Amino acid sequence: MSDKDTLVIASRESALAMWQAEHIQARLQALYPHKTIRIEGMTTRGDQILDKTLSKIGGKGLFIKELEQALQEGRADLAVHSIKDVPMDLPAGFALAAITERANPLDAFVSNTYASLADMPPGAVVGTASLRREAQIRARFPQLVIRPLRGNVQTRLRKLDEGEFDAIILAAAGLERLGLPERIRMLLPPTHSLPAAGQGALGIEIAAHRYDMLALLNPLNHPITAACVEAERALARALDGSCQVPLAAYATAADGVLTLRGLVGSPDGSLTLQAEAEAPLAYADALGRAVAKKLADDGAKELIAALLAAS
Ligand SMILES: NCc1[nH]cc(CCC(=O)O)c1CC(=O)O
Repeated sequence: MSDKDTLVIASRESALAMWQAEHIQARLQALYPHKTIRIEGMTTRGDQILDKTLSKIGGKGLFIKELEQALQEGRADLAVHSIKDVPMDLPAGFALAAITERANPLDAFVSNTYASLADMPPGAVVGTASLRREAQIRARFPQLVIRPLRGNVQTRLRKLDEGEFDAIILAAAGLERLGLPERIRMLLPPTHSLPAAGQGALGIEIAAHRYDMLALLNPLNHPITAACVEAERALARALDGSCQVPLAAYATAADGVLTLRGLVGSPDGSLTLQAEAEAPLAYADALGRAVAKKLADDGAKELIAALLAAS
């Protein structure tokens, strides 16, 4: 049980999750110097099942359930997540209290041999377990071979270094947080690999009844990032964005206006649907639903239904 003078942060135990939890711990400590702030590391079901691709293990919820249990039982006050890994609909009784300022949102090309995807010869092997990345690479570079790659960031880099793959795709934010920016050979522009909803931002989850936490965590919320992520997640939610579907959503903000781009593809790269729209920051949720509607009207609903039926 935590008391008023102590805050407990629930986190997964991977190096990236721990970096993220420590980052939030440091920011909270600076805001509240008199509190004791502690991290409680825990292993999740998702961390244990390493032999299946993400789309086959039932999705994002598996990575946060144990953390939510700790919130519910009062063993922790807040949980820090890569918001990308958080399901679009939280289970009843939980809430997002803050979305932090986004770091690098882009995907990164990582290889010990090649400088870019365009550099790779036919038959060269790219590792990724993300259907979103796979679909976009296949659409542009059908001559490359995509093989599944799972595990935490260090494990994936080790598999690359051991020669299992000629290149892998990782989120730039993860590599930068782990102090490995030199592993990035090329940042993939959004036109080549549109990021996942929320990529590069952290979400702080609480038990919904903890109003005290809302006020305390509010200074960590970055309103512009929060609006971008809200639009991206509204798009993904409207299209039933589970890990079974190659789905990307990326919003940027300038002068109070959000621009949201969405993409749905077939995993084999044969079909890619894209849509884009703009709206004022205050209409993030409606913007997400509007871009989802455009994609749905262009055939995304049928594509997704077919993928879910086949999986
Ligand atoms: N799916 C795993 C995951 N969740 C968050 C990140 C990176 C950090 C982020 O996107 O915020 C990663 C690694 C990756 O996709 O390469």
